[in-house]
Amino acid sequence: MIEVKDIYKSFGENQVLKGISAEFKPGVTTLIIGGSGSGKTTLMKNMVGLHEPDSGKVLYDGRDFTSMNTHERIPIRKEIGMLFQGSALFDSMTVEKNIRFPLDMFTEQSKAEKLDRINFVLERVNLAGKNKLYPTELSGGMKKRVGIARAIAMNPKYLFCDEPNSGLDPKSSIMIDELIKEITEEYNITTAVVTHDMNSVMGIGDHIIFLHQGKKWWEGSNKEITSTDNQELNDFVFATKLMETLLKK
Ligand SMILES: Nc1ncnc2c1ncn2[C@@H]1O[C@H](COP(=O)(O)OP(=O)(O)OP(=O)(O)O)[C@@H](O)[C@H]1O
Repeated sequence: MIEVKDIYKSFGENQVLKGISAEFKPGVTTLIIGGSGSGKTTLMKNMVGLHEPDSGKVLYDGRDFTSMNTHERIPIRKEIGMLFQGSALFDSMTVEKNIRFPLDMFTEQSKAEKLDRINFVLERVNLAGKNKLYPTELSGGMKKRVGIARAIAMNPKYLFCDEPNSGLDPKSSIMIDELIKEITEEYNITTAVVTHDMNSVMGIGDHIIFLHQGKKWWEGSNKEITSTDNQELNDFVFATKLMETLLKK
């Protein structure tokens, strides 16, 4: 479990996170939603150490990550998989080399062991045999799947995904969502997903955290989200759906 405890974060005068507390449980995909600029990505960056909170703590299964120095954080970092916006694959490397990258960085595995792991994760994301292709030869959805394969290559306990559906058509989006949810449940991963996408919310939102004005404004499941009387959340859900409908026309 990841526990976020009373996190505050400002950039100059701009107070972005104003006392956020939340729990992220193993085997559950927790979605972080909210309007543009509400602090979703900032929260995630504070959780993984890409930003340091001004105050508050992040605990990984009871281990106080925030108080650790860079060296002390290494064991936890090895347990974290990340899927960034736009997949962030290295274009000059084949699919296989992209996935091997964290294994080279963080493990002492033999070449054969690494190849076994690469083939295993490629198969898991339905890309068996695509080892020698370059990212430029893949569709957007395939790139995301390679990104997921790389994120799970290290067998992570914690998985962070920032807008995993950005730039994908609806069908590919659903595939990526389902893959993230399946992997989370299969390997009991503690997964946090930042998303704008109401389809994702309805599809995989077992647990949803809604940020508004720097605070955790609402928390619940996708079943509860449709019947909430929280005005700001209703505005967000309605605006997103309306936008989608308008964009499709
Ligand atoms: N490194 C930074 N330096 C200064 N300001 C920042 C930095 N990162 C984020 N901000 C500010 O913090 C606020 C929240 O940004 P953040 O990216 O967390 O929002 P978000 O909810 O993820 O938005 P979006 O949905 O548009 O991606 C914004 O006002 C942004 O300008």
